[in-house]
Amino acid sequence: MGKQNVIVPDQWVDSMRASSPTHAKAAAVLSGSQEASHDDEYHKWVKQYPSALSNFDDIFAASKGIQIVMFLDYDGTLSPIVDDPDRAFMSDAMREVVRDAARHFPTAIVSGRCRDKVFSFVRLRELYYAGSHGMDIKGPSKTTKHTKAKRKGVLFQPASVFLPMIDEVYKTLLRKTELFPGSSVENNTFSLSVHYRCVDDKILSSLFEMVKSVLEDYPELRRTSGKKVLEIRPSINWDKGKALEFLLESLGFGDRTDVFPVYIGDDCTDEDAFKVLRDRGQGAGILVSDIPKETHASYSLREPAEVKEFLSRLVEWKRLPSSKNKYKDAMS
Ligand SMILES: O=P(O)(O)OC[C@H]1O[C@H](O[C@H]2O[C@H](CO)[C@@H](O)[C@H](O)[C@H]2O)[C@H](O)[C@@H](O)[C@@H]1O
Repeated sequence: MGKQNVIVPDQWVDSMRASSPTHAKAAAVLSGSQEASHDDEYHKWVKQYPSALSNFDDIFAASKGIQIVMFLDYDGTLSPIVDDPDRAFMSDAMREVVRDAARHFPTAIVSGRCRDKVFSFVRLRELYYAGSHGMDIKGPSKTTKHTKAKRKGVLFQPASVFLPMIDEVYKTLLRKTELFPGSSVENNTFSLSVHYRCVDDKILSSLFEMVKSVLEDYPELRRTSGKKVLEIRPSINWDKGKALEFLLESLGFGDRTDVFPVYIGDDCTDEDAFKVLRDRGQGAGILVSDIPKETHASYSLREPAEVKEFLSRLVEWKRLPSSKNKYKDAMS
């Protein structure tokens, strides 16, 4: 705790614009040749981060004899990105396939959202939930073959001491964002999101400048960025990667080599989890993106519809009788 924020507004604007898929796409459709060059770039990129669907067998060939554990981000992964954060619903078909996956593998949702909010979208009691970028972790409220009674309830809240501060900053930002049409502040309990998807480009710099000046009074908080959102959170050494490690530990797989964690996410904050998997040399990180991006993930999927297809293929593959599945015998 206590690292000073060093934030330069111009850099904010650049990084915010870079993290905006709509800007990237809009630029790419300006002309036919630009569109073609966007496709070329994507094809080059996807060779480096191959499709998790086209490489499905290869991914799971590497998981011989070990337990798969699923980690799923929410926005942009299970639900498409929409203008109104309160209406980022997942489809019933997606819910069904996540439910099926959780029957076979321990499954966790790891989100920047407040835990209750993401639960209200997903509505599956058999899952683990790590809300507020992993700072609020709770076990399943429904027992499955993967859960043990003692793992129910809240498991970990490393940022509780920051609650009054986060609430104070929320109230300040709520008041100050009124001057910026299209902006909104979302209270994610242990973190805040300042949304600017619907803010006119002309006033973006002043919005970022306003947030920066509010944060100057709170050196204990830091800013990260997502898709057209500024995220404000405690400067503690905790993120989605740490949450992934914590959950593996809780499930009894902390030091084990016979586990294959699969993490699927679309945003900058998911990179911490991809990096953990790379550093452990375990499992597969899958980035959801239809534009080239630097990432610690190993594979890619273009959009939530492909995530659904991937999950449903995983469930089907798990259900296949061993005789029809060349890798199945070796799997848990
Ligand atoms: O970790 P995640 O589950 O991906 O949450 C990250 C942020 O997601 C939400 O914002 C994003 O999705 C919205 C709905 O599609 C969209 O309007 C917004 O522009 C995106 O940034 C959520 O509202 C944030 O609080 C999360 O931090």
